[in-house]
Amino acid sequence: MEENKATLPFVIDFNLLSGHSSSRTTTKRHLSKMKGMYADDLAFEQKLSEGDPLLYEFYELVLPEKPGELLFGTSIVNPGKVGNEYYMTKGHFHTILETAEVYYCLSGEGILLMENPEGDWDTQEMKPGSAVYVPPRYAHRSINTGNVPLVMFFVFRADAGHDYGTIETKGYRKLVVEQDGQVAIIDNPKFAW
Ligand SMILES: O=P(O)(O)OC[C@H]1O[C@H](O)[C@H](O)[C@@H](O)[C@@H]1O
Ligand SMILES: [Fe+2]
Repeated sequence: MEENKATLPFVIDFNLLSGHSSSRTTTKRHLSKMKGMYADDLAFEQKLSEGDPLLYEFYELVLPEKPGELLFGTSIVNPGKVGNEYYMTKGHFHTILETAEVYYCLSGEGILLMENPEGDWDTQEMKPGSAVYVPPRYAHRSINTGNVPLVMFFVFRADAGHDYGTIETKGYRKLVVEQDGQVAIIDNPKFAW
């Protein structure tokens, strides 16, 4: 897209249940793209040796990444676990740290895990109809705790950018796992303080 060309109005469809759009293709993240992100490395390698399942996919619209524009789309996290840890997105800080984001759950169930560099963290439950506000400074990760795909619509400032490095090297302070058949939030033994 040319720098100084005004963005024109447009419409795009997203299916309420599947999250898919008939006119675009998704970016896909398979298990092999998540090396080191799950706490249980053995379970990770075991699962990978059996195949390379699709953990999640999302629509990224091509829009000018500049102030005033918004980026939006859907993300679809499949159900499943690596060891006892639920399938999840990598998660990221925004490169412009002071940039918020809104997630609206269309279908499925899950948790939005958030934490800021100061060490404050939070989890919010996602179920159809939940709109979660991710405040500025908070890294965010979507986790599917159910048996069907977790589908969410998101929107954020187009110039925010994605900072994956911090999460890839330090991890999150908390993990969302299944414990005795229940969803539990526990300390991440791998977190690099
Ligand atoms: O970027 P990831 O953490 O892998 O998650 C995938 C995608 O999920 C979200 O819904 C975000 O809002 C997107 O900006 C993001 O790229
Ligand atoms: Fe984001």
